[in-house]
Amino acid sequence: MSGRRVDAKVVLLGQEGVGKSSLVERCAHRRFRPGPYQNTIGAAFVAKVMSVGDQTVTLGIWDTAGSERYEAMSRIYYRGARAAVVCYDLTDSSSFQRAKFWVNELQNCEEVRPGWGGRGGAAEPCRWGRGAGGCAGSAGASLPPLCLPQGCRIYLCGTKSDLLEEDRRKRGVDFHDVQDYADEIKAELFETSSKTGQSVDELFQKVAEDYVHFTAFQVMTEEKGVDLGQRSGAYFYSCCHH
Ligand SMILES: Nc1nc2c(ncn2[C@@H]2O[C@H](COP(=O)(O)OP(=O)(O)OP(=O)(O)O)[C@@H](O)[C@H]2O)c(=O)[nH]1
Repeated sequence: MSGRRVDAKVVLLGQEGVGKSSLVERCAHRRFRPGPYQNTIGAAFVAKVMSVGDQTVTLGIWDTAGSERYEAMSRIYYRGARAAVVCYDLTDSSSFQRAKFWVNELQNCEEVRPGWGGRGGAAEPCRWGRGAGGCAGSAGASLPPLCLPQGCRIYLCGTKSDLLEEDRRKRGVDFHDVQDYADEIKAELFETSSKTGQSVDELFQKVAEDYVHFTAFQVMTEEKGVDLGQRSGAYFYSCCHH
C-alpha cells in the first residue's frame, strides 16, 4: 500500500460510539473487535483499494473522533472529501440528530475547490457562488438544493443492525423517516452491521462506484463543454459537484 496514491478522500462522521471505527475495521480488515469501547482520538486513516469494473480506486478513509471535544478537528477532515459517510446508531435516536448536525455542516459550502478533476487542478471559485449569508442551500432560488464541499456525496449509515435482528424493539430510528430525509438531501442510505458485515462492503463499493462514475462523467462534460448549470439531474445539485 505504501506509496499508492489515494484517488478519493472519504470521511466518516457521527456521534461517538456509533461504530465508525468498527465500520472501518470491517471494511479494511474484515473483522469485528467486540472488546471494550475505545474512543478515537483525533482521527485515524486507512487506505482501501477497491475494484470498479476494470478500474482500481484507492479510497483514503478518515475515521474521525465522534466526541464533541474533537468537533473542530473533524471539520478539518471533511475538507476535500469526495464522500462523507455520516453514521448513526440504529438503536439510538439522539445519534440520528447528531447525524443531521453533520449533514448541515457539510451543506455549508466551500468557496474554493481544487479544480473539477480533483486531481491537482488549479483552485477555482465555487461555480454556484455564495450569498452574503453563506451558502443558501435549498432556500436559494438560483442555487442548487445542496452545497457540499468539493463535490462531496453523502451516505447515511445506520449502524449495529445486528442488534435489531436480536430484538426489533431496539430500533430507535425509523427506516422510512431516514429514507425521506435521505431523499431530501440527495443521500444514499445503508443500514449496516460491522459485527456481521451486513451491507458494509456494499456501502464502500457504492462510494467507489460513484466516484468512478462522477469522474468519468466530469471528464466527458469537460471535453464536450456541457454547462452543468443547465442540467437538473441529482448529480448537478451539489455545489462544486463533479
Ligand atoms: N453489536 C454491534 N456493536 C457494534 C457495532 N459496531 C460497533 N459496535 C460497538 O459499539 C462501540 C463503539 O464502536 P466504535 O467503532 O468504537 O465507535 P466510534 O463511532 O468509532 O466511536 P468514537 O471513536 O468515539 O467516535 C464498541 O463497543 C463496538 O464494539 C455493530 O455493528 N454491532
